[in-house]
Formats: sequence, C-alpha cells, structure tokens
Amino acid sequence: MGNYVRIFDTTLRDGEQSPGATMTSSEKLEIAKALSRLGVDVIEAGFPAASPDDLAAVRAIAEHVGREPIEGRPSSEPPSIVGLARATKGDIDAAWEGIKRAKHPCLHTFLSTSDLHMKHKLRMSREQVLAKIAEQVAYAKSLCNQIEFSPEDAGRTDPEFLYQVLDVAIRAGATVLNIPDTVGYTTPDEFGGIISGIFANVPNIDSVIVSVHCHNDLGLATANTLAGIRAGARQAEVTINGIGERAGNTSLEEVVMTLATRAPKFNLTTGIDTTQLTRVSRMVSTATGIVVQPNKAVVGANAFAHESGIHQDGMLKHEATYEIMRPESVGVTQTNLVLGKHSGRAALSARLNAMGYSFDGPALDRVFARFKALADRRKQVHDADLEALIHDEVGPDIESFQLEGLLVGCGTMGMPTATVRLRCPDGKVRVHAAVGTGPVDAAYKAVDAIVSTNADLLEFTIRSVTEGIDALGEVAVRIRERDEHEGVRAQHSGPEKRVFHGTGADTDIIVASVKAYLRAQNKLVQATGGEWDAPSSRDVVVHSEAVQAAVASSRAS
Ligand SMILES: CC(=O)SCCNC(=O)CCNC(=O)[C@H](O)C(C)(C)COP(=O)(O)OP(=O)(O)OC[C@H]1O[C@@H](n2cnc3c(N)ncnc32)[C@H](O)[C@@H]1OP(=O)(O)O
Ligand SMILES: CC(C)C(=O)C(=O)O
Repeated sequence: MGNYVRIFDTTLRDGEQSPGATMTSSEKLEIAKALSRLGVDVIEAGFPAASPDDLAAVRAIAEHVGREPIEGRPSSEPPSIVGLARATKGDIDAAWEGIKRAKHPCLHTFLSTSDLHMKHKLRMSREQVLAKIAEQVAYAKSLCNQIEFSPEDAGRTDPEFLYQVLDVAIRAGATVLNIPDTVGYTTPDEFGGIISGIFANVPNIDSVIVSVHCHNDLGLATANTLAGIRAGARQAEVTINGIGERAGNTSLEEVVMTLATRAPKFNLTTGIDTTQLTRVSRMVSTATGIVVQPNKAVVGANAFAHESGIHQDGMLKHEATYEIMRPESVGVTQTNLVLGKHSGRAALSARLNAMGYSFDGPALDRVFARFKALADRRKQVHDADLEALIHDEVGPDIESFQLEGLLVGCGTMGMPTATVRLRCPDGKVRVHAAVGTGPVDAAYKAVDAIVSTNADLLEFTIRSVTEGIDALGEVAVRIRERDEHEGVRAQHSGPEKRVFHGTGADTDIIVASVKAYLRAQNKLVQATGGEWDAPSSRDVVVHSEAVQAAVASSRAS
C-alpha cells in the first residue's frame, strides 16, 4: 500500500448507529453515491441482518454504487461495498446477500476479544472465541474473497491474546484486520503502540491490510486514528461529520484534511476529492438530522469564520495569518469575516468595498459608529443590515429636517399618539403631537404638521432585514407632490407630480418609519429649491402639558 491510506467510510453503518440517525433506503443510496464521488475506497453500507430494510439498502448500494464508477469519481473503479455481520452463519449469509452484486464486495465480521466483553457479553472463553473466529472467517471466505475481521474492543484486549486472534483470522482467510478502539478508551500513544505491537508480533501481517477504527468517547478518535496510521495502518475507518455510536467515530474530514494539510509530516495520500467535503457533510447532516456543531473542525459553520478585529485585520493582510487550510480546498467558497461587535474598521470597510460601497475618513467613522451600535444589539451584522445602514447614511445631500426625538404611545388602552421633535431648516426645533389610526399614522401626522410640504403618501412597506427579535426593520416609503388640481386633472395638462423615495432602518420600527418618511420629505424639499413655509404656531396641536413644555422650549431655542 506504500503511502496510500484507504478511506473506509462507515457513515451508513456505524454512523447510522447514532441515536436518532436512522436514514431511509433512498437517503442511504444518495449518500453512497456522494461518498463514491468523494473518492472513498470502501463503503460499509449497513448491517443486513439487522432488518429487511437494511438488507434492501445494502443491496441497492451494491447494485448501483458498487458496480459502476460514478461520474466525477477520482478513481476509475467503483468503491468496495462492505456488509457487517456478527460471527454467525446467519448474519454472514445476510451480509453476503446484500453485497454480492458489487464489483468489489467485502464481508466484515467481528467478535469481541477483550476479557470484559468475552466474559460478560459473549459468555465465552478465549478458546471458544478463537475457535469461532477460525470457523466464521473461513465460512465467510467460502463466500467472498475479501474478508475483514475486527476483534471488537481491541483497545482493551490483552495484547498477547490479540496477536493470537489476528494470527487465527489471517490463517482463516482474512484480508483486512481492523483494530477497533470500540469504546474510545485509549490515548494516542497507547493506540499507536497497539498497532506497532501488531506489526511486530503477528506472523504474515504484511499480507493483509491493517485498519483502524476509533471512537470518540474522550474526543481522541482523530488523534488515535492518526497515531495508528503513523504506526503503519493503511486503512482508516471513519464517518462523515464523525457521527456514530455515543460520542461518534473518527471524522473522515478531520483525518483527510490532517493528512493533506500536514503532508510533509505524514507523507501519505488518500483518494478523497477534498473540495466535496462540505457538500457531503451537509447532505449527511440533512439526512440524519444531526446538526454539525458550528465549531466542528473542517466542516463547521465557523471553521473559516473570523469575528475579532485583530484576526480580521490579519486575514485581510495575509490569509495564512489565521487559516491553515484554504476554504476552497474543502468546498467553502470563501473565508467568512463575520461582522460583529469584535470587528474593526478594516473588516467593515473591506466588506463594504466587496458590496460596492466605498467609505473612508469621517463617512467611514460614521458608518462604523452606527455599525458598532447595531453590533452591540445583534449577534451578527449581515450584508442586508449593512445595506440598510448605508441607505440610511447615504440620504439626501441636505437633511432639511432632522429627527431629534420621537415618543409614541399605542396599544389597546387608548388612542395611538405620537410626539415628534424635528430640527427644521430655519435651525429651530419644533415639536408636534398627533393622534392616528396607529403609531406610524400618528407619527406621520405629527411630521406633516411641522413639515407641511403638500405631499401624499403613496406607498409604505416594512420588512425585517434580518432574522430574530433584535432584527433591524427597514421601512421604505414613496411620497408624491400633492396635485393642487386633483379631481380636475383632465383639464390641466401640467407636468407629472414628482415621486420621492425614502428608506430608514432601525431596530425600532416606528423610528425606522419616521426616518424613511423624513428622508423622502427632505428630498422633496431639496427638489423644490429648499423652500419651506414654517408652520404658524396655530398649526401646532398640543395634546399634553409635556408637549406644551417641549414646544415652549423649542420656541425659546
Ligand atoms: C461495536 C459495534 O458497533 S457492533 C455492531 C452493532 N450493530 C448492531 O447491533 C446492528 C443492529 N442490531 C440488531 O438489529 C440486533 O441486535 C440483531 C438483529 C443483530 C440481533 O438481535 P437479537 O438476536 O435479538 O440479539 P440481541 O441484539 O438482543 O443480542 C445480541 C446477541 O448477539 C451476541 N453477539 C454479540 N456480538 C456478537 C458477535 N460479534 N458474534 C456473534 N454473536 C454476537 C450477543 O452475545 C447476544 O447473544 P445472546 O442473545 O445469545 O446473549
Ligand atoms: C464492528 C466494529 C468494527 C465496531 O464498530 C467497533 O468495534 O466499534
């Protein structure tokens, strides 16, 4: 095998043993096709004795995926298809029934060899176990050329007995000896030592492939698998996303990307097309319903995401500062500089540039201040949030009216009321309160009383820019200059009345609504040469003492 490591994928067998991960036959077939395209050498398709459905799924995979090379598959050969069986004739027959139509079928049988398992689970002596291995491996060999044998719980098996077991299995016809750390008990030095011990003590070990199969109970599955490979194993049994019994199996993507990323250290290759890893990971997650944790190595949503300003600045200067693999190498389109409360100007301005905006100097400072204020309230700031902020920032050249304050009262207990405080083109601050059918209507009436531009509201739309209770709301309005001759328009062929658009964004949707309305009103005022008739004090309707006081104070200023 030299420096080639065979990737044996057991997502459909051990992976499916994850509580709740049961997949339908058609999902399994689709995943098997994806695994084949990914370039795995071996697919353990199931445990046919477990149920008629399992048998049917294994058979379908053997017939479809195990016979023809799939388009796009790195190797021209179809993968080997494996069926798992206890060391019993019935299980072996069922497994053979499942896989026999594959071009490269392989029967995998196993029997526990640790004293603990033999005594309490199998209730068999060492001698009985050795005899059963000899008998059942030989029986399997009578059906199929390729036989994999696993001494279950090898990680806790007495090494001397393990060598005896493996010797018996080779003599009976096994072609692959798989060494499982069934309960994820060993540490990397111990597991590497077990594999080295096997190479040093089992006769004819060079005539078979030595395989490793680790579980992740202590989070050591990948480390143990790599230790086994460094000790000479040339097959790694893995699952996509590391799913499997209890804490799972070794994850395919971690082993493959370690061998690829640290190539000079390992000097080993696999047949995996790593650019498909992310896609297959998502497919398995969807089929099993097992969500990939965001910080999962290689395929987690955050594996190529950077949130803090110092890291983002480093990444913008040189990608190797904080990334040891390129995202494209695992099929992620690009590094994700997540904008959040820890981000700095460098990342914000890079994101804005990518979105087609260029801000620098005080304009960037302004957007940055608003971005930070938003990021303090939101977990993440998305492009859509930025768009809304920018549209809010890039308003009319002159802000004739500026919102200085807004107070609304609404609900089921009384009349919706809004008090609006605006700085007007003459520099004075005016306050007006109004009632309406709802808080927005009340606020717009209050704005109208101060702005009095003779415009009709044509359209009002509100949408949540992003998801969640803390999402930014974006309001878009369109207003049209009022036609003084409305109703007798046919007799007047004057110019069409102009329409002005305004948007506003805020986590408070009433504030966003007023900002949008004022934007549009400001454009109208600007378009009419900045003309504006200040309302007489008679026009100001006062609804409370507080507002009266506010009006008085605005007059005083
Ligand atoms: C480490 C691993 O991942 S091993 C693979 C685990 N996968 C599965 O178990 C697949 C799903 N399993 C099943 O559907 C069922 O367990 C079946 C159909 C295989 C067996 O069901 P049952 O016959 O009802 O047996 P049950 O599951 O209750 O008990 C397992 C029996 O197999 C025996 N057994 C366990 N491992 C082996 C083995 N490798 N070879 C032979 N017998 C074994 C046990 O000692 C026990 O025998 P007993 O009933 O005489 O005490
Ligand atoms: C069947 C064997 C290989 C197994 O899954 C284990 O021991 O974990």
